[in-house]
Amino acid sequence: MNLLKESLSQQKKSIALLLGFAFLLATAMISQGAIMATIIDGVFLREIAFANIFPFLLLLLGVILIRVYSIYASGRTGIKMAAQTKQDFRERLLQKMAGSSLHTSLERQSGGKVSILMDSVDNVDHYFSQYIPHLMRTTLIPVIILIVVFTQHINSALIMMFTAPFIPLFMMLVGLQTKRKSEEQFTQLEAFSGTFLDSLQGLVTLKLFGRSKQQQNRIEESSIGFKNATMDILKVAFTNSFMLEIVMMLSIGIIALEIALQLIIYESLTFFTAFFILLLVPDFYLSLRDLGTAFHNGRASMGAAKKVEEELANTRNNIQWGDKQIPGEKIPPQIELSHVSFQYQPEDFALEKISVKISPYEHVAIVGKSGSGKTTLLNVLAGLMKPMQGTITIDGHNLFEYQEQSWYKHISYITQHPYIFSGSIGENISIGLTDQVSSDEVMYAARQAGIAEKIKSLHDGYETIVGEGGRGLSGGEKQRLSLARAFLKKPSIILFDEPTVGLDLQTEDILQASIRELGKNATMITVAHRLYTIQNVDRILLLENGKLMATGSHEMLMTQSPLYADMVDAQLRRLE
Ligand SMILES: Nc1ncnc2c1ncn2[C@@H]1O[C@H](COP(=O)(O)OP(=O)(O)OP(=O)(O)O)[C@@H](O)[C@H]1O
Repeated sequence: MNLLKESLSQQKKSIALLLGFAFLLATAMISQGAIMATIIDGVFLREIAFANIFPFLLLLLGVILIRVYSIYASGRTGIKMAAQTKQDFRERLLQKMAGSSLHTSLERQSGGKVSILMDSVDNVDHYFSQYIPHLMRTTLIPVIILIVVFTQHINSALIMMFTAPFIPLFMMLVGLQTKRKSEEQFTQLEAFSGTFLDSLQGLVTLKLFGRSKQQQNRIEESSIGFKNATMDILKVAFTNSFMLEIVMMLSIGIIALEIALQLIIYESLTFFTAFFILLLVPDFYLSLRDLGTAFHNGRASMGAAKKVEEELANTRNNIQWGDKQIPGEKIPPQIELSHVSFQYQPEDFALEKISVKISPYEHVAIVGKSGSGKTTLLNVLAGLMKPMQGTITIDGHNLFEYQEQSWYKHISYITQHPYIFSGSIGENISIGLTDQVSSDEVMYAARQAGIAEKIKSLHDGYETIVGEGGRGLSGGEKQRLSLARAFLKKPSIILFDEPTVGLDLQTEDILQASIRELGKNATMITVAHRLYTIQNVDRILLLENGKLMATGSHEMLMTQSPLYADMVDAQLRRLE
């Protein structure tokens, strides 16, 4: 079932309400026509006194109010349905994105994904706020009006029956094009947003390489593509409205002519009947024409919904977590990797059959040349990417049998480029903690991470706004902020991806001292680039081309692994 139909089937109560309001509207329309015809007939032909007409005027006012209310209530119900659906789509998209494996979530441009989450979902609105309420009205109002006209004058009803199908016919012919064109439009918008955000993020690099002009041209081409797609849709929309308007005017004209002939020449109609029919006919065609316009918008929404559907359907590499809890929140569990293999793409780099046991409180370093798979292994260990083969067990159970939250409560992962959210420094340190933390605890964590002095020197201290749109932080400061998060969280497992970029010796000393402190009560797994920082770890895992070449202590590897000894020698020579 497609997404829109699925949402409709979940909102049966609202559909019933829409049908109810449509019925009320039809009744109000017919009553309004009958009362107006009675008043005009009474005043001009029968010359009834105003006092006798007055109750009809009051009745007319009441019916008009009911008519207005049913249109308002039907619109409101549609808007509520749209809001509910958009919320549901966004929740599902976010859940899907959060459940994706890290490498899958890095695929495609961020701008394109934002465009699906924002623009495509927003464009689903018209389907529920306009198309469905109009569809409900059109299923009732023209039918009821036609029945009433049949009871008054068969010829007029037959003309209405004959001309009415032209409106849905045009609607369908044009609507089929609209859906395809709207899908095209959203693809163009996705590409445009992607290129735009990509260029914005890489503005400095583009400037440094003198590529600003070329990128400007790319954005221009992309924006022209989007503009053309939008213009195509507008052309279809205008043609649609024009054709519907012509069919409607012609039909009303034919009926008016036929009624005039019957009334004046053949005198086979009373004034009341003729006027009553003339009042009902525009409502009949207007409701069909409105459905035509709403149908056009509805088809555009279907194009947008298809984009959302495609995004949701792409569940490749999604990670399914279980519902087990890891017992003992602050006690490190036993970690075991058994024949773990992972590959980003077929025929590409592969982590191959890694088997290793990591005991509680053990300090392990992963080393290897650049591109040997250290960060990949750490990401797989963190549960951010699911192994293609083999298992990771935590205290004897498969990692993915546990609840996601239960696992992430245990770990802190200090990546090479920690993400600093837009917000205050204090908020950034306490991020991810469900319990309230005091400012003293935040400050203590900052002191332990060696960043307290720096924060104090800032104008607004812990209230300083950092991250996107805020004050910038250096690479070392970001890592220390990330360490402060870990000190506050007190995890039982610490994953640390040492920075590859050279930090000054003082910053590096602060980081190392903090990491050592943090690791006193936890299992620690470090991706190490500076081999002199890991000589005291319990075990070193040496990776080469995604394979585990050797494991052991520093001394052991120095004697048993020529590859490791060469790497250490090369670094020592460089230091000297
Ligand atoms: N998202 C990705 N998609 C495809 N391939 C990737 C992706 N991320 C990394 N790789 C590839 O996987 C291989 C291992 O990368 P990884 O980052 O694990 O190496 P590393 O040992 O940590 O390197 P470094 O020491 O330079 O940080 C590399 O060849 C890299 O190009």
